[in-house]
Amino acid sequence: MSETETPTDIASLEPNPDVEVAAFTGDYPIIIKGLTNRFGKVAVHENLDLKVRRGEILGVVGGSGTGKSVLMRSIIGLQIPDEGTIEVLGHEITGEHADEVVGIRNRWGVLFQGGALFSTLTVGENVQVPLKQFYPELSPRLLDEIAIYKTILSGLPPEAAAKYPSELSGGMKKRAGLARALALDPELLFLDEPTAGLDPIGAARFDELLRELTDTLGLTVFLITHDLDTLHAICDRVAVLADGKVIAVGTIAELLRSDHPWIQEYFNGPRGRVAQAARPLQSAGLVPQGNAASERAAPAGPAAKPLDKTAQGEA
Ligand SMILES: Nc1ncnc2c1ncn2[C@@H]1O[C@H](COP(=O)(O)OP(=O)(O)OP(=O)(O)O)[C@@H](O)[C@H]1O
Repeated sequence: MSETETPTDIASLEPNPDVEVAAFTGDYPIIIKGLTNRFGKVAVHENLDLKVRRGEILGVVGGSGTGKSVLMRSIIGLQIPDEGTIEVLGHEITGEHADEVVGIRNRWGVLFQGGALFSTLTVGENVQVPLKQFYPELSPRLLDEIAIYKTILSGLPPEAAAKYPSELSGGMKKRAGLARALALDPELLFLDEPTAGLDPIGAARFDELLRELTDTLGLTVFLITHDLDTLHAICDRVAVLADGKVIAVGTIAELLRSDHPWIQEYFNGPRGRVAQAARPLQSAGLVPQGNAASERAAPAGPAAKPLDKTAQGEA
């Protein structure tokens, strides 16, 4: 398939002939084709396609149990799919080439739901775990310096590196988990509900940090979230999981043009409307800016490009 997109239109959406749509010409560090995952007789994913653009924050949404976490686990090699292919950073990591994942594991970082910090290690020691695993030759002094640097990068004070997870607030734990995910200077960052359980101010600050890190470090981010504010504030595009597939992917403006009932209920329901209404605050600089990359690539609003549906072109 050509790396230049030829989006597949949702049948119900009429493209605006007056708008010239700029095709995405970058590359895709994650390409999933025909993914099927079954647990017993139950198929969580069935013939799922998805392509993630380099440099974007892709929000991944869907009802509970639609397989968002299983999808993430499949991409990072923790879940062996029943069918389909997953290419990460140009490496096929599924099927007979499963060994490939070993060679690229140091090119991504993961923040699991809940942070998953080792409770018996300090924040700094947690950050050092992947460093020691992949670079055993690093001296203790250098390990300490890198751990403190990553701690600061994640918005924590340097002294937090000496603290144990039990001494941290929920928001600080998330940042500590982020520091560990960034330990190896990854190209890809996977986050599973990073703002869950944070108060709105803490969540907005985490969003802001994530957007800033993505732009300054050139990350590509796969972000599972239920947080509508996060989607509006920082996601370039959003992929919607339902019925075992990615049923749509696009900017929120593009998704809003879909007549799919779940998409309408999610983005146009009472909470969705509140999150949309907060957008003028972003323009005023009162809360983090988001969707910058996507707005550059494809203007939002009714004039936006047609929505990709099933990843025939790109999902
Ligand atoms: N190891 C497993 N064994 C059996 N079933 C599993 C396993 N892992 C996940 N599942 C099932 O797969 C489905 C999808 O789970 P997953 O955790 O990916 O959902 P999710 O979309 O992330 O949900 P939530 O938004 O509630 O976190 C669920 O029905 C879950 O019970």
